[in-house]
Amino acid sequence: MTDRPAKLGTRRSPMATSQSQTVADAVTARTGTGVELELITSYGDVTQAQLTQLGGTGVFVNRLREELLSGGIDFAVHSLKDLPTAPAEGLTVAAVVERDDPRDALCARDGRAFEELPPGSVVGTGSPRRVAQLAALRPDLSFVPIRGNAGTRLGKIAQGEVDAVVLAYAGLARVGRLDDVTDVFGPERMLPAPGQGALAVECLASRAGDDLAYLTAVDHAATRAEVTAERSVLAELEAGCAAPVGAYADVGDGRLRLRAAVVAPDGTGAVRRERSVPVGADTAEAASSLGRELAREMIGDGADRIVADAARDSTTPSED
Ligand SMILES: NCc1[nH]cc(CCC(=O)O)c1CC(=O)O
Repeated sequence: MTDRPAKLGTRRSPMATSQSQTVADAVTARTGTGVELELITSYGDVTQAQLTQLGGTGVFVNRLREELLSGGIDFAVHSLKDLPTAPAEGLTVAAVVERDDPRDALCARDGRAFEELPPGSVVGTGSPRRVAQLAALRPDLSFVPIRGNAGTRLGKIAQGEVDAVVLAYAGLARVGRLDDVTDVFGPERMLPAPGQGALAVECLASRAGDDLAYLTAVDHAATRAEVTAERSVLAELEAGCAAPVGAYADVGDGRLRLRAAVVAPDGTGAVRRERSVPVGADTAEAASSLGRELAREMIGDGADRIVADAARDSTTPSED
């Protein structure tokens, strides 16, 4: 057992450093282990190129993973929704931290709620999932892709570039911008991205059962089951993190309930499903099976064609 503080790798953005510090404090409070943040600059953080040219949100994750594999850091904190569903060789998610509010939030000019946006309002988001579901609710709205951290995106409202932006409630909370929220979308209006609001603590698989076993102290079983079910939908659909796929699972009354939707980018077509299973000893397996079986049902109703069409037609930069 070393006495040096553990090195927690984090991207430099205000949201990433805030959420990483929260995890660092929880690890210290629960295990007594000192933790220091190591700021890692990812290619996605420094370039203005659109994400599609960069290869999607993997650019935010990959630099941290390189540091884990090289031994530069002991563990990393990622927004779980940015993690590819495919496992990373040599790495493991040692903990899924208790989930923050997973909903999407609207930040609009003049304090307006979504239904109060004037006809033809311009909404800033680069997420096909958000565009598809909001276009289904309000076909009159225009959507424009925007990049940058929450502060940059919110600034585009005051600059008159957009009338509103859509961001994750959890991200806004972590950077202290909840006062900008003018509406919040419950699952009946918009399903969040799989894993949205949850944080993943990743480390070398070889160390997770050894000197980093203490990371399990910040693992939250219910959140892990929820995001496992949600991400299994994405995996079975063979859809990337930026596909027009929403999924939300919640544990309650002894059951794991999963809702999922695949919505055409223009909001004109959708496949939606819901199913729940009892939560028992084999929760991880039950959660994964739940997601995969629901996705297979959706594929039978054409969900894979919507995903494939969206991937083929995606000309705008896409990140969720
Ligand atoms: N790809 C950007 C990203 N990755 C995770 C979050 C939100 C915070 C979270 O889900 O943990 C965001 C910003 C957003 O969607 O508004």
